[in-house]
Amino acid sequence: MLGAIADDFTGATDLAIMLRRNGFRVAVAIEGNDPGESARSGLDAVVIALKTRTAPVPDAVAASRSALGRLRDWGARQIYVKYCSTFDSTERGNIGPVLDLVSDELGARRVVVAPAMPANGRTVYLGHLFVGSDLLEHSSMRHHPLTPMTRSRVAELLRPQTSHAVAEIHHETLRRGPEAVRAVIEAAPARYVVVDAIDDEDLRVLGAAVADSPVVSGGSGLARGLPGPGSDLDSWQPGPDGRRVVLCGSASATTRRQIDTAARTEPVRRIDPRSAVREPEQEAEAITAWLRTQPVSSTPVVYAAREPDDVVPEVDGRAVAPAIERVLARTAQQLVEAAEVTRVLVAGGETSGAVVRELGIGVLRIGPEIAPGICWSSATTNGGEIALALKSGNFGPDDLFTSAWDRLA
Ligand SMILES: Nc1ncnc2c1ncn2[C@@H]1O[C@H](COP(=O)(O)OP(=O)(O)O)[C@@H](O)[C@H]1O
Ligand SMILES: O=C(O)[C@@H](O)C(=O)COP(=O)(O)O
Repeated sequence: MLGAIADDFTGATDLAIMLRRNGFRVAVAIEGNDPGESARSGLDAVVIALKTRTAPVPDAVAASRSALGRLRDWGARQIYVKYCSTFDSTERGNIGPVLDLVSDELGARRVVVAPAMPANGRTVYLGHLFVGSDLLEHSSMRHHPLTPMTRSRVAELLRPQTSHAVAEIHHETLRRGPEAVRAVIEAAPARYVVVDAIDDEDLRVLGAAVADSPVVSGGSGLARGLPGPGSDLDSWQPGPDGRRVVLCGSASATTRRQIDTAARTEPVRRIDPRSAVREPEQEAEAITAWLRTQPVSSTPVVYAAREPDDVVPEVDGRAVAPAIERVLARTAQQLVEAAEVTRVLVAGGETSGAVVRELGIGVLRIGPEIAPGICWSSATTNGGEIALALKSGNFGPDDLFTSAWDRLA
């Protein structure tokens, strides 16, 4: 079995759908939950979803240590450390500290570092991470509220986070095939080896080169190159038909375009940051009441930022971000527990963590791909079965909020 530790929930489903595409039967276990022995016996991979990307370093390391222990108990023979394709982290971590932990525990002398996800425009060339045609430091990630990325060379981003050496393997080596890449990784004078990848062919070469490594790390793109067992995939059920809702805590440019596009045909409502901080429960009640008045056939969209200026860091000296997460999580819980909504699309990694926790979900069963890195999953909640899609802030086409549902038909 392949075992993976993902540092956020959208990242976990991003990796899971990539693995499923490659013929892995895969489920996502939320934090400390266990899919159960009989379910696990039918799986080729388990991804444990953690909410550690922006956690204090000791908390992220402790949660990852415990996840690693579970994966090993469940028989994982290879561990995949999944982080963001834009290497979201700070000078302190948490990518380096988690890699140090996992490689120390498994005695891994070399670990490949491969954030590239070409399907969504994240490529690595000569050690530099690009988002589309821009270096990472010139992309919108430069202004990320929690993990602003102001450098683009992956080795320079990782070095301050670890005491181990970091080397690079450039594109010319990849073009020489898996054997050459494996040999150069083995000979590298460093524990961590950042590898270029500009397209899926590079990822196939890299995947073949590291197929037997005890620890690999990257975005979900690396999984594109890992040969799956080609198992017969389980038939997936989306759960009972019902009303839909889109909950957006993401303030990213892509999500804001998706809100604009949906607003042309669907009802939309903004969360008031002041009410969210002062009276989160009341704000959730007000939004739930509004949602109940919308046409049953519509796809209401609740959002927190449609313009960059909508982002308000603090109200009354208190942080707005967790308050918005709370409002969206409570809104989801009220609608799902009353079985009024059975299809939920959440935009944003942190937001997805808050919503999934509030719904009491233990395991996500992976369903069809909606777009690169985004899929439907099904889950048992306190209110019954739902279909759930967790969307990374920067993923998906502009019409995602109206088109995603077609894959459930
Ligand atoms: N108007 C706003 N003011 C302040 N914080 C906001 C606002 N809108 C959203 N946020 C917060 O921004 C964060 C977005 O993070 P996340 O959900 O991971 O989205 P993404 O995947 O785009 O990074 C969340 O914590 C959310 O609560
Ligand atoms: O690798 C990726 O880009 C995604 O899987 C991911 O982790 C995105 O994070 P958020 O944008 O914070 O959802």
